[in-house]
Amino acid sequence: MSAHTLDYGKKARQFDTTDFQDAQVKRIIKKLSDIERAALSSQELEEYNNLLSNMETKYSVAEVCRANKTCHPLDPDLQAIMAESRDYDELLFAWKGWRDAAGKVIRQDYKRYVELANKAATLNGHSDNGAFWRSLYETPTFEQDLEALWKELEPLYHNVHAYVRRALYKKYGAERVNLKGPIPAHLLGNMWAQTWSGIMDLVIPFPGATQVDATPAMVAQKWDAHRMFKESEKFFTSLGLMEMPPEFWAKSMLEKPSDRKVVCHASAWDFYNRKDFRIKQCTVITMDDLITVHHEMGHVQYFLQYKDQPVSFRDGANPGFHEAIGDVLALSVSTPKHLQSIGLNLSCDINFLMSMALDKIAFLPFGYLMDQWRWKVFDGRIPPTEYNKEWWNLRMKYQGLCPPVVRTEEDFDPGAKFHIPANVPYVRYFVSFVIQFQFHKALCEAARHTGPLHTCDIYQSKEAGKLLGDVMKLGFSKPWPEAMAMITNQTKMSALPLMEYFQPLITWLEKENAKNGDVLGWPEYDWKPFVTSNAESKVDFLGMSLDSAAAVAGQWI
Ligand SMILES: CC(=O)N[C@@H](CC(=O)O)C(=O)NC[C@H](CC1(C(=O)N[C@@H](Cc2ccc(O)cc2)C(=O)O)CCCC1)C(=O)O
Ligand SMILES: [Zn+2]
Repeated sequence: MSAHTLDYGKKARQFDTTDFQDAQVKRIIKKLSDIERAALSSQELEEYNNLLSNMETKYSVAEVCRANKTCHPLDPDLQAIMAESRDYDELLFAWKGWRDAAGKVIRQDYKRYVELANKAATLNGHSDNGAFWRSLYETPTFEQDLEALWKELEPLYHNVHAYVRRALYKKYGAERVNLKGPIPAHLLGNMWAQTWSGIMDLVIPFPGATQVDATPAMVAQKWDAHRMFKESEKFFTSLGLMEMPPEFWAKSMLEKPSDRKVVCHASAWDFYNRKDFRIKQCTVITMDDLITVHHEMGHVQYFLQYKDQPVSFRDGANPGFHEAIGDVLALSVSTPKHLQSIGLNLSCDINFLMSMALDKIAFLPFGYLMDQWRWKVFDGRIPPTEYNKEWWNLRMKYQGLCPPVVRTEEDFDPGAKFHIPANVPYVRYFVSFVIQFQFHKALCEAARHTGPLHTCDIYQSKEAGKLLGDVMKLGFSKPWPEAMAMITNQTKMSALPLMEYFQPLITWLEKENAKNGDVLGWPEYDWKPFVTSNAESKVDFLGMSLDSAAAVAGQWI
């Protein structure tokens, strides 16, 4: 919140929106009147800002060290271990080490942050900070709508969960994976088990088919970060959308610098001067990061499209819209047909849909539970004494995961996920993962696509681009149901397009899971994986140089 906007905010608070007739003026007054943290006293505001910067700094400098003193940051080291290692104890080393280094250390800061965030929210007329966050959707039935969407999508998730659990059972054995229980949270190919494409090689339905991941082809063809961003820009302009301004290329940071520490978590920035827009990303040459490039470029395209709106309207129709734009284009880019057209060949249908499901379906329960936990923390249903217990209750209830080692209230596992210390709301991603398929279906119809939805590539469709561009130009100037209707001809969030997209895979999974006699869900919810007592020291041993390790091993054997 800039000082300039704050002045307007304070002025706006003097008015009551009923003082004005014009709907747009009312909307601007209402948006400006919530001055968020600026409502705190200067002393409490300083404390709040210090808490936020302390938590973000602790997160960004955290690293995990081995017995032989080599230390690993999250990006790219620990992320690579979580995606590539197939060693149960090495994965545990990274998983537990990260939670000790990044989560545990911010527990006290977080407790105080909650108190001040709630105080700011109440000073702005909300019952608590969670109520303020939900108010951005301007939807009285928001929580019920989300629960209804989850109930429709839960069966898809249970089918993917059961199939993946069987693959992990084959890999890690019955001591570590119970076919009727929750899955240990460190085996899913990602530090938070939020997307599972890291373990595609363990679950691929038809291993014989060609490549499922375009990464090797990108590396073989010597793609670099700039090429990845240029490819993305080409997709946007092929739809008749806007190219990046020179300032973007001059001022963005597209690769991790070698000379200084930066917050590597990718982000897109609007400087609200109609000229300066940037992305900061520690890009690596992988298919995963090509998707992230499109995600960030989607934010910048939205900034560009609404740059002529008044400042109060330079925002997404709702936060989920802003998250969906880039992913909608990535749904087209990811298709085997499109990747072949840019020289990166890809595989058959079920393999392709499986790789998409490992990102899109696996993510849904995580995207939903993150703010369920925070809403309950903000409204007091989860007291500080139960932060971690309730976190794992939600991780079990929605994701069917369990911690690989005992967790206590000495730990603070939610703090090990960027958005928690960074004070960034998360349900926007759950909304995005639902509505991006609604947008995809509508844009594919505009592009006159025929055939299954998952094979649609809207590349070069000016009609599709116009639909999307006209909605982005609105920014936050109209309530999001109106924006939704402009694209999809109806005003609600719906799970149906997502379910239509994945239908061929779900049919295949239901047959496969039935053939394996697999249980859907995790009825043996209190099962625990076997923990080797010396897991930590054994894994440290993994980090030592071989000769000293041999000496240590000699003592054990
Ligand atoms: C100034 C500012 O903050 N700008 C905002 C944008 C804005 O509000 O204008 C911004 O840049 N936010 C950063 C954030 C980064 C990412 C993220 O955090 N993703 C989630 C969830 C997810 C997971 C898989 C997926 O495919 C898509 C999303 C996670 O990684 O958990 C990491 C890479 C992808 C998106 C983002 O771009 O949303
Ligand atoms: Zn985003």
